[in-house]
Amino acid sequence: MADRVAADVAAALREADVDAEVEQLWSRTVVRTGRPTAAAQAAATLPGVGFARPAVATEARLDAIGDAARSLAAAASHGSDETYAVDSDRVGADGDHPFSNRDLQREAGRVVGETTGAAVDLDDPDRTYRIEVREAEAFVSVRRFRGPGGLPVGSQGRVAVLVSGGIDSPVAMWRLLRRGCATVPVYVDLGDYGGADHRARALAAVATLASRAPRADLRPRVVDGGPLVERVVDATRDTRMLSLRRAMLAAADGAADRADAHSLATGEAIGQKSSQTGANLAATDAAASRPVHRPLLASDKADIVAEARRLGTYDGSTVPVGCERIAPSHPETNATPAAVVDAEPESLLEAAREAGRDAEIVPL
Ligand SMILES: Nc1ncnc2c1ncn2[C@@H]1O[C@H](COP(=O)(O)OP(=O)(O)OP(=O)(O)O)[C@@H](O)[C@H]1O
Repeated sequence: MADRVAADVAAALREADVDAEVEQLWSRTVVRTGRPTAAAQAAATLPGVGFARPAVATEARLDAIGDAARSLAAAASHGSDETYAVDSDRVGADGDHPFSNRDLQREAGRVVGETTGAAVDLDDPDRTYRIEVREAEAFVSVRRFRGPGGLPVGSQGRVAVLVSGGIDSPVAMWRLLRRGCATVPVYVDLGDYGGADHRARALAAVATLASRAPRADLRPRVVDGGPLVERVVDATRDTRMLSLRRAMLAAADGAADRADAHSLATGEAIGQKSSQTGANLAATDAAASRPVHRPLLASDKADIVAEARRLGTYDGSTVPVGCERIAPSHPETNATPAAVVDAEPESLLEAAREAGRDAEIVPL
């Protein structure tokens, strides 16, 4: 895991044009660079990174650490009523350091107080100076960029994710990336029922997320779904949306065969739409040979929208796409798999799987 994080950080820094050397030091990924803030900001976008701190590196001596704390405090431009605390951690063999954690905190605390005139507050400080001593070297920092946490991308295999031009599925894709899944985005082009804007939005959302997984192949797979939709619309009525969803899952299954993905995923949430009742979700799953994950299953729409905004995949405009024109006036909400299959055109799923295997791989 640590090696994957270090390699992802190195790749993200290359993409951000930040010159840097990346190494693994104890449990930390250490980046040596002349642009520590830019490096920390880039690293803090990546799954597997809990936080990133721009730090001053110095020798593990009390006076040198005090000097580093002084230069940081002088540059930190504290307000006069701001409070601070010092927190520290030491790793080394017995006798490596002729000072204790308490000595570190006392010395750095004194220096910061002298430099800024700010008061100490150990319970709820406005700023926390952090000192980490690792054998012969020490790192002193005061800023901390929060990362997404989770696991490095690729550590949990590949999942084919059905991504539309809507709000939900990019968030579902992100949640899987954050838990270490290299996602294979699958967009189903609905032909005459689809729209160029819808497709462009899906591809743009994937591109936004791809910057957070610089070593994974996140190129979208675009499935030619027009002929499938037409067959479904001709043959079905109440169960139409369910057959359409089954065809999409089968197409994702085909794309997953090609991309060697172990599972599928969608952006569905229970009860959000008529096609997403508990019974309907159960009825559609049978179309896939792989497990279907729904990372948003128990999320409220408002929370999903807030997450999409944070990720930069939210687009407030609604793109008129096929689903509204495809949907029947009385959609089924309590489907049984048998009733759906009965109404479905023959060999729909086989055709969808084939279309998924033949999906066009679009560059980002
Ligand atoms: N054209 C498409 N291509 C790929 N996947 C799709 C497409 N349309 C829908 N999906 C998948 O089916 C799920 C349900 O779609 P639907 O449009 O019913 O719901 P939604 O909650 O509005 O989702 P979204 O906001 O992701 O479009 C989506 O989250 C997505 O995973």
